[in-house]
Amino acid sequence: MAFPKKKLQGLVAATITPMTEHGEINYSVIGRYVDYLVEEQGVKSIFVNGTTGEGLSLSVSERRQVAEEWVTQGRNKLDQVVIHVGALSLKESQELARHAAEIGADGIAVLAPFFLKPGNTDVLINFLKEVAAAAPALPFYYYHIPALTGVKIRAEELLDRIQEKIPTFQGLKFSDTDLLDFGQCVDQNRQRQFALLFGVDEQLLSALVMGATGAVGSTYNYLGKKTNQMLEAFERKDFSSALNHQFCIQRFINFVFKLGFGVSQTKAIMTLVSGIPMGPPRPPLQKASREFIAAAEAKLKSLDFLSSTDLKDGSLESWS
Ligand SMILES: CC(=O)N[C@H](C=O)[C@@H](O)[C@H](O)[C@H](O)CO
Ligand SMILES: CC(=O)C(=O)O
Repeated sequence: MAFPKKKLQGLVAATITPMTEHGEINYSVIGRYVDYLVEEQGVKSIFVNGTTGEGLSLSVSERRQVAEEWVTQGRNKLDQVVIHVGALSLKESQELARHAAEIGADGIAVLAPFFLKPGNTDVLINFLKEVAAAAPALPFYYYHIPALTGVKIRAEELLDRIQEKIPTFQGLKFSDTDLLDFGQCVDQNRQRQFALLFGVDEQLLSALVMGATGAVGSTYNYLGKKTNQMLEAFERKDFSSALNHQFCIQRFINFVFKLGFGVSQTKAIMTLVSGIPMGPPRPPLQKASREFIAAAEAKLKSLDFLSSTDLKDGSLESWS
C-alpha cells in the first residue's frame, strides 16, 4: 500500500466507551453516538479505545468488539476510525493491530508501555515497530502522553528516528503541554506529510499557531461544534475571534478542572449534553458526583454550550 494514505486532519473525537449501570459495554448506543458526532458536532473522525475510551481498562475481547462496532456504525458516515491498540503486552497489542486491519479501520495508534518502561528512544521505537508490523497496511500513529505513561521521551527525538524504522508511520497524537517539543516536531518535519495532532484541547489554538495539522481530544465529543468554529476562524485568519472561542472553551475546562476532571466526568458531561447514556466508568474510576453534574450543567448553560431544550433523558433526572 502506498503511503501516506488520506491524511488524518481536523477534529478527532476520543470516543467514550458507553457502559451499562452494571459496568458492561453498551454497544447498542454506538450507532446513535456516531450520528450525534457527525450531525450535532461536525466531528467526522474518531480515536477509539484511548484514554477517554478506557481502552486499558477493557479486556482484549472487549476492545476488539468495541473497535468493530465503531467501524461498522461509522461506515459511510465517518472519515476515519483510528483504533488505539497500545497494551503492556506486545502480543496483545499485535493481536489488536491485526484485528484493526481485518475489520477495516483507517489506522492504529500505540502508546509507550508504561509499567516495564522503555529506557530510551530506540528501545521504544523497536517496541512500536513490532506492533506496527502486525498491521503492515495500516497507518501507524504514536500516542505521546507522558503524564499518564510516565515515559518522558521527547516526541521530537522519536520523530527523528521513527520513520526509517516504521514505514507505516504517519504521525503522532501529542498530549502534552510542551510546545517547544511540539514546535520542533513541526519544524523538523516540514518536508514530510506527518499528521501532527494536538491533544490538549484547552490549548489547541497555540498548537495551531505552532503548526498542528489536527487535534484528538475528549472534549470534541461535546464541544466539537464550538472548536470547529475556532478552527474556521483560524483558517480565515480571524485570530481575535479564534481567541474568543478558545477562551470560551477554556472557561469551561478550567471550571471543571477545579472540581476534579477526568474520564468519569467526561462520561457524565457527554451524557448530559448528548442525551446518550454513557454510563459509569469502570473501576478503579468512580462515577462523577451529582454535585459535579449540577455544577457542570449550570456552567455549560451559562456559556451557551447547552440549551435547556437539549436536555434529554440522560441528564440529571436519571443520575443516582
Ligand atoms: C489526559 C487526557 O485525557 N487528555 C485528553 C486527550 O489527550 C484531552 O482531550 C483532555 O481530556 C482535555 O484536553 C481536557 O484536559
Ligand atoms: C484524548 C485522547 O486522545 C484519548 O482519550 O485517548
